[in-house]
This record gives sequence, C-alpha cells and structure tokens, in this order.
Amino acid sequence: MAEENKHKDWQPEKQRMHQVIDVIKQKIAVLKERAGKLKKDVINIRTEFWDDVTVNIEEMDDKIETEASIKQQVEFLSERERSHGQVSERLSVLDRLKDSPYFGRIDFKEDGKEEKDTIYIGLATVMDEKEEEFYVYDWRAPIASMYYDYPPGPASYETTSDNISGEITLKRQYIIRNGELKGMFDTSLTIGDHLLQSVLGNQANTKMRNIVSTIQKEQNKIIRNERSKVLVIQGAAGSGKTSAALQRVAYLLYRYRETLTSDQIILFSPNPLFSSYVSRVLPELGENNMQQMTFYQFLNKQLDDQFTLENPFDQMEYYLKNNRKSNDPRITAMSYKASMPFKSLVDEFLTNLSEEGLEFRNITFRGELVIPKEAIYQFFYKLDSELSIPARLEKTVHWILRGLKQLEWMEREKDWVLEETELLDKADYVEVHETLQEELRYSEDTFNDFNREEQLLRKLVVQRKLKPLRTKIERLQFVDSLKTFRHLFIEPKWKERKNLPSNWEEICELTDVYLLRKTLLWEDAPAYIYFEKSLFGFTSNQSIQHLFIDEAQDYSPFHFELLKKIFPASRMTLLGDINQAIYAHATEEESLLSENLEEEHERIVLKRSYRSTAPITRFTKEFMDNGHLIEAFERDGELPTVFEASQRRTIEDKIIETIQEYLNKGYETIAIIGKTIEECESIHKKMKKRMPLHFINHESHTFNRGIVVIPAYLAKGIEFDAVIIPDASIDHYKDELERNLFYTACTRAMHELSMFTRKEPCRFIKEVPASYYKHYKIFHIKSGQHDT
Ligand SMILES: Nc1ncnc2c1ncn2[C@@H]1O[C@H](COP(=O)(O)OP(=O)(O)OP(=O)(O)O)[C@@H](O)[C@H]1O
Repeated sequence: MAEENKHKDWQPEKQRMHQVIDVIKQKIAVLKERAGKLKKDVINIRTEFWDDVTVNIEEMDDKIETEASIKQQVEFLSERERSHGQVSERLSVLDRLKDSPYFGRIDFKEDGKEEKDTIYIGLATVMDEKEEEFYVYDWRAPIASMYYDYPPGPASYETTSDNISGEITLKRQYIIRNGELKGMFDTSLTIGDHLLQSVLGNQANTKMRNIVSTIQKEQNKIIRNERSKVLVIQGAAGSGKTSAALQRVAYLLYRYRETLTSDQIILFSPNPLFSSYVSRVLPELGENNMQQMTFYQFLNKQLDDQFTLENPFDQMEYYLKNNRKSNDPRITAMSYKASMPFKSLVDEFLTNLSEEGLEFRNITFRGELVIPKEAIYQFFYKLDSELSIPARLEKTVHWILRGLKQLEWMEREKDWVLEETELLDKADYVEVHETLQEELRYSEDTFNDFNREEQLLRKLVVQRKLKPLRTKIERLQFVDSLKTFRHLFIEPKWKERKNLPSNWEEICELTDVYLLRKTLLWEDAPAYIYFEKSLFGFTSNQSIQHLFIDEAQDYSPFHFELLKKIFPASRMTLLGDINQAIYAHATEEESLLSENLEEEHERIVLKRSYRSTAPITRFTKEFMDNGHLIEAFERDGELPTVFEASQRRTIEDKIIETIQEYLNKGYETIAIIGKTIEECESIHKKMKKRMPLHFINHESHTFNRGIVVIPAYLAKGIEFDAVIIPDASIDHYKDELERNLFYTACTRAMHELSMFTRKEPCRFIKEVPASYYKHYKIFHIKSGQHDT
C-alpha cells in the first residue's frame, strides 16, 4: 500500500503491534526454557523410575509401602507430563500470535466513566510483561463480544454478574500476516464485508479454518448462547453452521474452563471424512478437540457384538436404487420406522411387556438345565407389576444368582470337580495355601488341614467355572431381547393395528428376515436400541455436558428421543438445513429442525450463505421451495454452466477440458460429485486413465488437494473450489430427496459450478431462470460449441 494511502494511525499502530510481538517473543523464550526443563524432568523420572521406588513384596506391610511408593512416583510423573502438555499448548498458541497477535480493536467508553478503554482482540489473551495490563483480549472474553455484535455507537455486554453498557467510539480491523501489518480499516459495520470478502475469496482447503476474525453477529448468538438447554439452528447451505458449532465449542471450553473439558463434549458428524475435515479448527484456537463420531459409530457401540449393523450409506444406496418402485416395503419402512408413531407403537409394546410376553433363555451349566426359562418367566411376572421392567429384572438377577449359589454348593461335591483340581496350576495351589494359612491364624485346629485344602480347591474350581455364567446373568443375557422384539413383527396383535403403513405386512416379513439373520437394518437400529435399553434400563451418560449434532436434518425425533435418554444431562446444539435432508426418513415435519419439535428449544435461523459466490447461490436457491429465505453473500464469480451433449464420450471430453480450465485458474480442490457410489465408480474407472483422480467412499477418512470423485451424501459438510456434476440429466435427479441431494452437491462449490447432461437437464435446473446460468449444447467437441 502506498504511504499516502495509509491510515492516519498506521505508524502508531505498527509500532504497537511490534511492541506486542516483542512481548510475545519474550514469553515464548521463557516458556521454551520451562518446556525444556519439564521435558528433562519427565525423561529423568522415566529413566530413574525404579531407582526412586522402594520395592519389597515379601510382607504385607512392605507390599502396601511399595504400592504407595509406586503411586507417588506415577503421580509425580503425570503431574510433570501434564505441565509439559500445558506449556506446549500455550507455546503453540503464542507461536500463532507472534505472526498475527490480533485482528480487531474497539474503543469503548463505559457509561459513567471518563476514560475510554482500548480493547485489542485476538486468538488468545496476551498480558504485558508485568502481567497487569491486557495487550490482547481473547476473542471469547465477555467484553470482546461487542466487537461482533455492534457497529460504533451504543453497545453493551454481559459479564457473569452484570450488564455493562456504554459506547463504542471506534471499531478497527487489522490484517496482520507473518508479523507484518498488511492492512487496517475502520468500519461502521459489525464486521466489515471487506475483510469477509477477502477471506471467502480464498481457495478451499482440505481442512476447515477458524472464522474468529470475521464471526457475524447472528453466528455470535449461536456461539455465545448459554441459556438454552436445546438450541436449534436452521441454516442455509454454507451459512456457517459447522463453523459456528466449532467456535461455540471453543467458547464453552473457555467460558467454563474450570468445569468443562473437551472430552465432555461430543460432536456427531455426518461421515468420517468430515471428522478429519474439521479436526484442525479447535487446536488452531488452542483447544483440544471434542469427541467426534458418526451416528453409525455411536449406535454400533450401543449394540453388542451379536449384530451386524447396516451402514446408513448402504441404506441410502438402496433408497436411490429403489425409490422409483411404488410401495417398496423397505422404502416405506425407512420413513415409518424413524417416526414418532412408530416410537409410540414400540412404547405400547413395552408397556404390554410389563404384563406378559418377555422371552427368557434357559440357564444351563455344563450342558445341564439349571433354571428353565418358564421358571424365570413365572418369577418375573409374579413380581410387583408397579415396578419397572429394569427394576424387576434386577430382582430376577438376584434371584438367579441365589440359585447359582446353591448350585455351586451342590457342584462342589461332584467328581468332575476333583478331576479339574488336578488341572489347576501352581499359582492356584499357592493361593489356596495362603488362604488356608490365613484361616489357621485364627484357628488352632490343624487336624483337618487336608480336607480343608480340598474343599478350598473344589470351591475355586466351581467358582471359576461358574464365573462366565454369572457374568452373563449380571449382563441380563438370560433375557432374549431379540426374540421378544420380533413379536412386534410377528404377532397379529401388533401387526393388525390401525394407522400402520398399507404394506406393513410385507415390512414385518422383511424385518423379521433381517432380525433372524442378526442384521440390523439402519432403519431398525434406533428402535431396537431404544427397545432394548428400555428393557434393561438406560445407563445414562452423565459425564457428557454438550452434544452437538451437525446435519441434524438427517435425524428423526425418534433418534432424538434416544439421544435424550442416553445423555440426560447434556445440553444439545442441533444444526442443520432442511434443504439438505437426504435420508428417506427426514421430511420437514419429522425433522429435528421442525418448528413443531416438541422439546422446548430456542431457534436461530441463518439465512446468509457465505460459501459460494453470489451467482452460484442465486442459482441453487431458485430450485428450493424456501429458497427465497436464502440470502447470497455478495461475492462475484462466473455463472454456473450446463453442458448438454448426447454422446458419453463428448461429455467425458468436456469434463476433462473443464477440469483443466479449473486447474489453469489455480483451483486446487475440484470435486466430481455423483449421485450414487456406482455412478462415481464408473466415472472413476473411465476417467482415471486420463487424469489423476481420487475416489472417495464411506471408508475414506481424509482427502487431499486435487480432483476427487465423491457421492453427494459423502460430500456433506465439505467444500471445494469447483464442483462438477457429471450427470444432471432429467432422469437422474427426479424426486424430492434427489432435489435435496442435487442441492447439497451444487452447494459444495465455492467458486465454480458446472453440470453435464446427456439428455435434457433435470427439472431442478429448468426451474431456474435461464439468465442465472449458461447453457451450452455441444454437437462435436472438436467443431465447437453452440450457446443456446
Ligand atoms: N463468519 C465467517 N467468516 C468467514 N468465513 C465464514 C464465516 N461463516 C462461514 N464462513 C465460511 O463459509 C463456508 C461454509 O461454512 P460452514 O461449512 O460452517 O457452513 P455450513 O452452514 O455448515 O454449510 P453446509 O450446511 O453447506 O455444510 C466455510 O468456508 C466457512 O469458513
């Protein structure tokens, strides 16, 4: 920037910035020394661990002393390791601050005070050398919230105990890179479009970036919300839902740093690729990543190993292949089984099990029947019916275990036991011998030593043999929950209810076939887990304090009920976009984002879409019902293009040519987004000979720069510089869920979007005014193009 064009405060600001950077550098030097020392300590403790421990295990007292000595040493080591970890984390934050210590400033005059405060805002707090004055405020500090919420003029912020009001007299933004002041502007907006324009104009990245320097006012509301137990965010594609969620995690970890840790927060992500895509944001902000998992991983963990759980993406593929068939039982089941009416049916079924119908298993030991299932049934149903099923099962466990105790006494006398004592190893004999010695300390009677030893050996053998059975009983494996659940789909009493789908009979048959195979279809998993946990009792997870569900439109209220039961203490942040609902069960009424969600909640709507250029957003919003609610962020770019050609080979050539153009423009992440995995496989197979392509399936955990081929449902949540839709023909994207899938695919594009069709373009493209895109019909690629 020429000197004469620079801001009037350029010099003093530059000077101050260097002063702050110098302080940061000094702090880095001090911390590096500390880190070095701590590292040395850790290495020393590890190498000399056993020198400092007094090991003596001859006598009981010595044993206890040895244990205490080891414990002390371990504690000392972990304390040093922890300190080293903390210092390293702080060092990496300071390292980032050294390159860019702050990005904003507000001058604030509090009501009733003479002086104004100058507040510089950055990634983390920096104090002066004496640790008295703030050089930089952490962006999450209460006072910093005004930077995001207000233009110059009256403003206020909340502390934990107070509401402070006053006036912002100046609001300034800085671009500081590698320790150099590159730009500086005073702004009258909340966060000036100027800076946002430049951030959004950058290339897409294979890892998501933090947005703290340009958080928008409506996003800040989400980030700092502390009131709501359930916070629902409906946001257009690219409106910053995921970004806001991640900055919210960072905010909560800062705000509640005394009581909240990152492992008490879970984020449900749409696919494994997404998990790695967002993995850098929190470390960049100096925080540890929260727990992250897909809903599939979560449900799989809730099931024992007896089941094979279908992957949701396989369900999706089934849907996409069969959705044109009328009355396909699986397709109907996908929506019905995720619905609240189905939950009510399961609840009714559970209530009935309170009276009758639970299936039990025989209890056998060494091939012999010990307690027949009928006896368990009788015992269970004679218990007070006011008690819940889990409470009655607990009593049944005690009853069975008492029976096993009697069995143990009887078995001890049997011949097989004596035979097995001979197979015991030396350590067992030593153990029995020690018990005997212990008994003798309190008894003078040594006459029956031999008998007593045999008794102890027999006891040991029988107890050991019974242990696995006991464990199974304690784990309620004597209840046949699968067989019980099947009644719901077999017994006329349940099958012939009112208000069931018309093809319920077929659905029941199909469900039972899979249950018998111990395969849980994706649509059956939530209901089965809910059912089983209702029987056995929800072992609720009290430690999780915040649950974030990204792409919440893909969860049904039934899923939500399950999550609430499993995480009763947790606050929930549900983020999604109803326009991107791509699962058969996710309709507007049955979505977690629905305004009719019964749960008391606060709702925030994000309308502005930041990811794509304005021409792309204008194009995509045209074919969505509620598209008029989406606002494009004004960023210039090329119009989307549609290329139509009748020959496959021509289309392939044109795709290659387009990709080449994109590469020449400097785009680094380019995605060919298909509808199904089959379509993607076929494109990959044909085109990989002509250019390097990476194929992404549901097992992919990362993606690199370059050209990827990916189905739309796996591209959720991710973005690319340029997107190619290889087949946008009339017969390829048709029904309403395919509309959402098409929308999801198109909205992955930041800068360029091109679509290819072999026939007429799909009806969604045709719903867009012709002036919003360029339509080319290609007759011969070599002889040129015809603009229609
Ligand atoms: N305040 C902001 N400042 C800078 N960039 C932003 C801001 N908000 C969003 N973005 C950018 O917009 C893009 C989309 O953001 P994000 O992925 O969080 O949106 P989303 O609503 O989760 O999208 P989708 O639902 O389509 O997956 C990202 O590149 C993100 O960095």
